[in-house]
Amino acid sequence: MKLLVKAPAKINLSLDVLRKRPDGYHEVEMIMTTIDLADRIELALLDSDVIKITSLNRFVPDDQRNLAYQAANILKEKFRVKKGVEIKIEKNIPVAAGLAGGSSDAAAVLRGLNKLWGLGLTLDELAIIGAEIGSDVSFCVYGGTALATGRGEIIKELPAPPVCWVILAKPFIGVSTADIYKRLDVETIEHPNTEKMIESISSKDYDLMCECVGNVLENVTLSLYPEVAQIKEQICKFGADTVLMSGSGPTVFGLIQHDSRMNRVYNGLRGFCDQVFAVRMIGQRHTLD
Ligand SMILES: C[C@](O)(CO)[C@H](O)COP(=O)(O)OP(=O)(O)OC[C@H]1O[C@@H](n2ccc(N)nc2=O)[C@H](O)[C@@H]1O
Ligand SMILES: Nc1ncnc2c1ncn2[C@@H]1O[C@H](COP(=O)(O)OP(=O)(O)OP(=O)(O)O)[C@@H](O)[C@H]1O
Repeated sequence: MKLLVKAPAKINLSLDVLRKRPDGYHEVEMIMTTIDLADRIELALLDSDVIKITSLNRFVPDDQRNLAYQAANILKEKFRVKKGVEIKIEKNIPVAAGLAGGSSDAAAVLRGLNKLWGLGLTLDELAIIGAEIGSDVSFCVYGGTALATGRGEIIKELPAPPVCWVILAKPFIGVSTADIYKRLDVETIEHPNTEKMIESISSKDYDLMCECVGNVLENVTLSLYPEVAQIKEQICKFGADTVLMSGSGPTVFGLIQHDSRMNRVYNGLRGFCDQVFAVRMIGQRHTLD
């Protein structure tokens, strides 16, 4: 038996850090939303009791380091599943990009195996299990748009943001999330206005949403990688309404409302950066069908 599951990427429309916690993580306040750039995960039941990962992308680990493997393993151990599974990952989301590609693959495996192995868990139960794999996994279990607090695992659903284009550009570098958080000086942060961002989303006020975007990790990554600042500048120059780095980077996204301007920014960036995507935000949460 086989099942195909989509694993969409996320962007952080806003990312604030409130304090460093005694456990080494940071207390965050983030507005996250899924976009229609997605990995495709094929799950196939195996007779033998193993978890097998395959992917054509050479940057994706094919063993227990893969978050999709960890998702299958955690369900197997918790619910004493004796069957095996082959997980084929068609990687469309750039790796180590600040787009939660690995976390979304893990979340897709949780949703898919819940169905394939007949576990009968709710999205809330899968999100709690997801938090054991990584801070972004709980959000990716639900998808849609949400306020994420705690270390990122406490999720409150928000309405879909106003409709617009999201242009993503990823420079040819990978960034370590742990390294960026470690270098952040929490005392000198200029905090984004999360409340106002929520208000802009709820009232579908596109201009206000553009004003409210902010990411406190951006300056840390920009100071380490000048190419990220250059791409930000280019996206602004080509005419995006607002530009921000996603997560710990290095991917930068621009928001654009009008189709003609989207084409101009997209074509301009293509000549400048090898990984460029023009996508929409996905308003809806995932459902368990
Ligand atoms: C940057 C974001 O992607 C924004 O959505 C997330 O905050 C990071 O989520 P993630 O990659 O799933 O993070 P994890 O795999 O849980 O943690 C990786 C490392 O990032 C740091 N980390 C992560 C989340 C958090 N709230 N505080 C942290 O300090 C920790 O050093 C941790 O060891
Ligand atoms: N399924 C997976 N897909 C991609 N990378 C994975 C996967 N599983 C584990 N990894 C490892 O995780 C690292 C980070 O990759 P990922 O694409 O998830 O980063 P990211 O988008 O920056 O994540 P986040 O935004 O949650 O911080 C990679 O370098 C890779 O070694």
